[in-house]
Amino acid sequence: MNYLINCINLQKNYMSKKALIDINLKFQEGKIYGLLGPNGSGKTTLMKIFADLHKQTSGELVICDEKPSHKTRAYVAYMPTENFIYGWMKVKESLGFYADMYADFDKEKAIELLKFMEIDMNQKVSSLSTGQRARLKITLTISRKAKIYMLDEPLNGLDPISRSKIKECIIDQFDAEGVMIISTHLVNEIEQILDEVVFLDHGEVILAGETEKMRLEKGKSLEEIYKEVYGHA
Ligand SMILES: Nc1ncnc2c1ncn2[C@@H]1O[C@H](COP(=O)(O)OP(=O)(O)OP(=O)(O)O)[C@@H](O)[C@H]1O
Repeated sequence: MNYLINCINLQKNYMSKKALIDINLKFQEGKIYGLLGPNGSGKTTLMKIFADLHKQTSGELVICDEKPSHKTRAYVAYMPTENFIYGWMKVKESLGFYADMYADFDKEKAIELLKFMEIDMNQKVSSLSTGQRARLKITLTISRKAKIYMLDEPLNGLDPISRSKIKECIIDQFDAEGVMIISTHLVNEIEQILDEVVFLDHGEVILAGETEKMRLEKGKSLEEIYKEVYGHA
C-alpha cells in the first residue's frame, strides 16, 4: 500500500491553545477521505500543516516520502475556505494567474471543467455568485496535476445545484493515484463519495476508518454516526 501522507504524534499549539493533539494518521493513494468535525475541531489546522502553510509544534510528518518543504508543496493542491481569487480579474485571467503560480496547472482541463461548471470565462470574478465562485475555486484546485488534493469546506453555503455539480466534478476528476481530503460538517451531502473518514474533536482523532465498514458495524448512516459521536442525537 502506498501512503502519501503519514503523520506520527502530530501536535499543534497556538500559544497555549492545543489545536491538534497526538494525531496519528495515514492517507492511502486512491482514496477519498472525509475530515469531519464541528467548528474548531482542528480540520483546517491539519490541512494547513499538510500543505506546509503551518508547521507542527511537534511530531513527524511525511508527505510523499519526504519531509514537508518547498518541494512537497508542489505535490499538494489545497483549496482554503477563503476567496483567494482577485475580484477584479475575469475568470479567464484567473486561469492565467493560476498557471503562473503553479507549474502543474492544466489550463485546458480548467477550460473544460469551467464549461461543465457552467461558468462564463468572460465574467468578472467579483460578479460571480457565491456558488459560481465556489465552483471556480474547485476548478482551479482540481486542474492542478497534484498528488494530494485538499478541499476545505467545499460545499458550505451552496445551493443543491452547486453542491451536486461540485460532487460530480470531484468523483469524475479524482485520480486513483492521488489522495483527496475533504473537510466538512455537511456529512449527509458527501458521505456517498467518502472511502474513509476521520472524526476530529477538540484537536483529537476520536474515530477513523473505512466508511462502509463503519456503517455496517454500527448499522447507521455516516450522518447518524456523526450525530452520535458529537452527542447531538
Ligand atoms: N491562527 C490561530 N491562532 C490561534 N488559534 C487558532 C488559530 N487558528 C486556529 N486556532 C484555534 O485552533 C482550533 C482549531 O481551529 P481550526 O480552524 O483548525 O478548526 P476547524 O475544525 O477547521 O474549524 P471550522 O470548522 O470552524 O473551520 C480552534 O480552537 C481555533 O480557535
